[in-house]
Amino acid sequence: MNNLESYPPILRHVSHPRHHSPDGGDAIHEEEPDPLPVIDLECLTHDETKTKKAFEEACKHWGLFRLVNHGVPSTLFSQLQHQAKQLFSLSFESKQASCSGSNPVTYFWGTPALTPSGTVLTTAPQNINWVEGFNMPLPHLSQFQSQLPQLHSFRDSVVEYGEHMSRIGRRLFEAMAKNLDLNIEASSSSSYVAENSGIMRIYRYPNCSNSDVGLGMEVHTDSSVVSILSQENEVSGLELLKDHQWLTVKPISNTLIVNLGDMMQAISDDRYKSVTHRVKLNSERERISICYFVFPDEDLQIQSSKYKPFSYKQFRAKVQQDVKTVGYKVGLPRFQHTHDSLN
Ligand SMILES: O=C(O)CCC(=O)C(=O)O
Ligand SMILES: [Fe+2]
Repeated sequence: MNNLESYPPILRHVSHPRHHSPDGGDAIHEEEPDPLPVIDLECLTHDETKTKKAFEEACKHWGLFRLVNHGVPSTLFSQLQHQAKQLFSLSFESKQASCSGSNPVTYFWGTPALTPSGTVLTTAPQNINWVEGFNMPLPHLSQFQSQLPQLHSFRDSVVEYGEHMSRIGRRLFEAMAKNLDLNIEASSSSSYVAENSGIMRIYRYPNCSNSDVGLGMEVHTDSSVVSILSQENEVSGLELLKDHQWLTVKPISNTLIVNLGDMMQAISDDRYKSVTHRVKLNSERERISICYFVFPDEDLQIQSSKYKPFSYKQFRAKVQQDVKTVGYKVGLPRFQHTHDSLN
């Protein structure tokens, strides 16, 4: 099958048959210096002073860092990327059919804005995101059966990968809570990084040489506590906003990208930053990324001096309402004390 036919019809305007350029398209050259903070998870776990400091700086001033020494086997990354590629290369119709009905795994395209059950929230056509993806809520994943063998084997790898992700999410949150002196008891720390609400998303972005068509994913902040991303080697696309400038998050094999989300910004009383980011289309190569989102228990009250108390459930409902009515996510400003008029 032609690769173009594997894309949802609406995305076919920009997608082109994959062709390799010798330098990997918009890939960043190895010799270019990488400004992103790098955090070693083992050193962080052992409370090493230098790493603790670097971690605090990264959370405060970047809201995003590269994570190394994270314990995820490199074979698992390549297996996931390979299986994701195979899954996406199936026909649009079979992907759509495999995830219909009451299935916990949903297939979406054109927008990453979904309801909790995975239904696409309608957005104005000008807001199209040039992306297709699968939404996989981890707690229900092991019971998920699919007629598509590609989806089935991918599911098994995602379950294994998900265990690493929740371990990493927990460790990162513990380190942040410690740095922030949050005084969260061990028993309630699990409600800030609730395993039963972890979501995995895999995305495919078509390649497009015309930068006027728009973005793979619009400018946004994540609603999560933290998000942990693995991106395909050599194919760049993700950018973060730092000091009013867009910086490319260079893909480096076997490293993870962690970004802080809105929940963490609120929990930290705005001391930490939910980073603004976007995804640009690569001019030469389609791009696959795998993202794990850590959320709090949906009813946990987030208390802070900067915002009215709210639960993640209330936050999510507000975001969904805004996407439907205003056309975009307003996010944390909705809950600021000073923004009563917005509510
Ligand atoms: O695909 C990526 O690199 C980033 C995806 C993202 O920002 C998101 O899912 O919130
Ligand atoms: Fe994001």
